[in-house]
Amino acid sequence: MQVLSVASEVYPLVKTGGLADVAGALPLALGRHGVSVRTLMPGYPAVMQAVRDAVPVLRIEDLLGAKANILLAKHQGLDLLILDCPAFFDRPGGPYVDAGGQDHADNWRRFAALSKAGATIAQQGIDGWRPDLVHVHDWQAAMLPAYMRYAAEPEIPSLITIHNIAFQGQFGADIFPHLQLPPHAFAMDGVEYYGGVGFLKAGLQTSWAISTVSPSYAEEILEPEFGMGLEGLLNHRASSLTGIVNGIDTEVWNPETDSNLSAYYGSATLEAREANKRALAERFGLAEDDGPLFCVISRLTWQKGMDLLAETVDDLVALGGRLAVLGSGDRGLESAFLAAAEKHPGRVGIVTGYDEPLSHLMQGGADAIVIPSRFEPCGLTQLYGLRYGCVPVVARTGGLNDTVIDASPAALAAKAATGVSFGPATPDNLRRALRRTVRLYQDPKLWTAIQKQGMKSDVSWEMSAGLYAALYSQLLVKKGA
Ligand SMILES: Nc1ncnc2c1ncn2[C@@H]1O[C@H](COP(=O)(O)OP(=O)(O)O[C@H]2O[C@H](CO)[C@@H](O)[C@H](O)[C@H]2O)[C@@H](O)[C@H]1O
Repeated sequence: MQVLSVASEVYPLVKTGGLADVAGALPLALGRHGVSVRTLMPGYPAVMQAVRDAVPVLRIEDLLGAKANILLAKHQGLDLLILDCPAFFDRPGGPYVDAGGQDHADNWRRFAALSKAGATIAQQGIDGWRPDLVHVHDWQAAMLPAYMRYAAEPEIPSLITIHNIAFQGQFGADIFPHLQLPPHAFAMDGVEYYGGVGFLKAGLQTSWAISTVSPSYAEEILEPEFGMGLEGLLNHRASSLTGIVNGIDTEVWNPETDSNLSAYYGSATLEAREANKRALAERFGLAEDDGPLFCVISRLTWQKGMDLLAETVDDLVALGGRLAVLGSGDRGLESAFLAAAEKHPGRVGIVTGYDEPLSHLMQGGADAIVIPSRFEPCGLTQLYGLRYGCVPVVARTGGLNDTVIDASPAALAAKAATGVSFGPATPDNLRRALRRTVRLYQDPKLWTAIQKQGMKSDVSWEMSAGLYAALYSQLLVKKGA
């Protein structure tokens, strides 16, 4: 089976969050299930740098007003199709924001272009290669199924995966005439949404199937509290909606071989984590002691419940804990953690910004990772935590609920516990969870058992890639029917 995957970020080429991890790792895992994937992504400067030997295979004269080439490249096991379109992608800043951190004003055009190029490849093939099915990720690729629906050629089966419904790609009606879609596409069963153009809405409306990144989140988004306005449409399409939990790349994330660590270790050599813990404490300016070291690796946002953590820092310190925060995002939250670090010298440290190697060291050295999310489609940092013996302390929501087994008396007795969970996400519940975690930590035998049980969890892509392959097969059957 041949699949075209389309995403706006793909690890290791460009990453701002978990979408990149998934878009980079899933194709490799699918390969082991007999699915061959080519991934279409934008040719940002970092991507063009990394794939210098890429070969042009298709020229597009007018892609929403710009000239573009599709390049074929291989990178670290990934088969890539790069949308080389300098007018849209050759510019400073990140994939979505300019150097000053503001959204690019033409993001609608940039990602409609990605979707339109994808639809062309899906329906016409490229360089003798024809996909059987197309799998698009998040709002940036969500217009692809709509472009297929309104094109002259027959459409091929499509799956859209929601990684985060909070980002919907909602724009004014004034962009519609520039999208190169027929007028009747501006309708309730097309791309129109609340009088404007909704990219994610269009994808949810026109794709053959919808998935999200955990079974719990697939249920949650049917409710107004989590559906963020799209719950009506999702309920309407509920029979086409499924949840498949994310895996992780267990080669990139392997404490036995991870070169970002000061010391390698496995579940039989957990004592070697001490060297990583010392390196981590030093990096964050934390005092040495034998209390638990908590970490956070996160976008600093409301979604991630970072305000709840900022509110409970004093309690965490009073419990004898230390806290290392790696993150960036909301300026107010950055300031709150900077203030906490000033108030608790040697107990709280923050590194602002994005630092992939440091995130590995933190998983390899901290005792626990705190994830107090208000909603979490899947979450990856708890999976990295499980793999690294960094015990996840998580809010009971979405994928966090599906991947962490709370250290309840029953789970401890059954030797099944892998972390601590609490809910709903409130400061009081987080406080209680931190207290419970410290108590568990103070019983070394129990703590080690939880770490080891977590390290035994299957967080690989193996099972979930199989579920995606099965879903693809179902869609191909539907096409034949
Ligand atoms: N400052 C920093 N420095 C270095 N690394 C950092 C970092 N901040 C975050 N990261 C890394 O970025 C990734 C974030 O993963 P999350 O699962 O939290 O995804 P995110 O919320 O971005 O995406 C959405 O998509 C993913 C994928 O489906 C879902 O798991 C998730 O629930 C959903 O919100 C992890 O690899 C983490 O280590």
